[in-house]
Amino acid sequence: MFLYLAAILFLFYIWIKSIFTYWEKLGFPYVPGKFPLGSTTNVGRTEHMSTFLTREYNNFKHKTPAFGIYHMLRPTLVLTDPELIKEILVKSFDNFHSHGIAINEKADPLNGNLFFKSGQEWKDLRAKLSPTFTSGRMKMMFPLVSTIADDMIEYLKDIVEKSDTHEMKEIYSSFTTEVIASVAFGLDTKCHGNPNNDFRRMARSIFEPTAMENIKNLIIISSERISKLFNMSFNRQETTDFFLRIVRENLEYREKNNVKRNDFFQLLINIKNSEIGMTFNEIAANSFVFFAAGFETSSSVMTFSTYELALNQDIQDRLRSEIHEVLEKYNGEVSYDAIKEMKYLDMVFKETLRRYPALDNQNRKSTHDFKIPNSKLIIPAGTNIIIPVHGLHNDERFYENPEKFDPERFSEENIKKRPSFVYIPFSEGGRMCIGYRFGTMESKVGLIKLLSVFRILPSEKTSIPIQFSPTASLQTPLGGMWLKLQRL
Ligand code: HEM
Repeated sequence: MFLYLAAILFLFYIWIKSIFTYWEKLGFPYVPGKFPLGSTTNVGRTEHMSTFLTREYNNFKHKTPAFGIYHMLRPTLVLTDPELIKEILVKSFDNFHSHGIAINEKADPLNGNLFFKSGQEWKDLRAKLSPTFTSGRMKMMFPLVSTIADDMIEYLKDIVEKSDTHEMKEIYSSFTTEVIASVAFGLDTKCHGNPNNDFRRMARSIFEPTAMENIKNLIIISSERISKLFNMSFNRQETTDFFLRIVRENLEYREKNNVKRNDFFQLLINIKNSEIGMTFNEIAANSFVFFAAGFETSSSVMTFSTYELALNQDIQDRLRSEIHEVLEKYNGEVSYDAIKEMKYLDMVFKETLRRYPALDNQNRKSTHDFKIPNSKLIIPAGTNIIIPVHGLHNDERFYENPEKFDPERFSEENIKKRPSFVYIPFSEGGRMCIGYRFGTMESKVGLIKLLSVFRILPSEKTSIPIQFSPTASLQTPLGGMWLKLQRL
């Protein structure tokens, strides 16, 4: 018995040793790691993943185009060189097209979505869905978004009467949840002042995992084998059941009553009824991914932009003047074309995504071995890769005084002065965000309507500088975003 135990322990030791010597053997500089949390010991406990990655990116960026970390038990390569990032996102896209997330559609049909798929299945799905996101389609959906933004303003007018300071992240998340629930599921949800609304609860279950769920998610990311063996999925069963039910009911309702609407859901039904075809599970999985990928990213831009506008009143004044000037030309009406004319708004939007990229890191996985140009380093097939976008966007090599919020960085002239691939908030190449037009449109509509009615100010509860919640999936201000609103 003792011998068996000793043999098991010995094999376990050999296995662990082989994992944590991986980068040394390949000759990459690396952040050492230990069982069981690897190099990411404090991630999800005392620091957010982006804090860890940005610190290590800064430690390594002058020394190497890429360095290794141990993301729990998974050796992962982190890139520091924009030329290599370009190579991986665009030039050698075929080799690096996968996000490298093990998906298990049996455990959860919602996993069969565009973000998780890879290979030919991803290519086919992307081709089916791309026509859904053209500027023509955005224009078509604009009135839905605009009406929901008006509802947010009416709600704010009401609550500002009682108190001028509010946790704005919940308000923006309610707005973007209502928008996505409307366009991706055709549902009219009332989230403002109703944080326990089903959609808000489901949204939180995706982006605010419990400590145990964080561990489960790290295991899914770290080990394809373990996650398949135990049939693990990111979503709670309740979340999966909710979305499958909503899609089924909605599909039946529209088909039975011949109801048509200008939204993403209708476009998916049109694909289903065309020669191209789309299964029920595909409709459900992709409505779900539009929801999951769409609401928190857009509300993040609104959260961080209004934080910076509160701290930088001169920028807020200039932006408000531009909004007034352009809207005067359009008889006061916020329209798709009016927004296109707001150049300063675009600069503020871009600077927000530089300073606080909604997806602070992007993931890829290699299919074949790849030699890093001008070096002896080889990325083996099957390597998981992270592009540390927050580190890259806040790198003083490309952005002088990176902590300063300065929309001028995005004047046409200043953009031209920077190297390419140092600004990638929506990624680049074949896997670039399919919903970037929609995310941009809804965040801008929300901001325009807000700034037309309120001045935004910091409050006693605003935490300066921002600290990120260690447990949230995306960069989220710890304790929320408390700002003061003053009627103009
Ligand atoms: C400001 C808002 C948004 C930001 C900053 C953003 C950012 C991103 C980024 C960086 C990626 C690429 C991730 C990677 O390759 O690792 C991505 C992918 C994706 N985004 Fe967005 N996104 C936003 C809004 C939206 C919206 C509104 C939708 C849908 C309605 C959406 C749907 C998707 C989907 C489906 C993918 C996966 C595409 C694929 O793998 O082919 N996003 N997004």
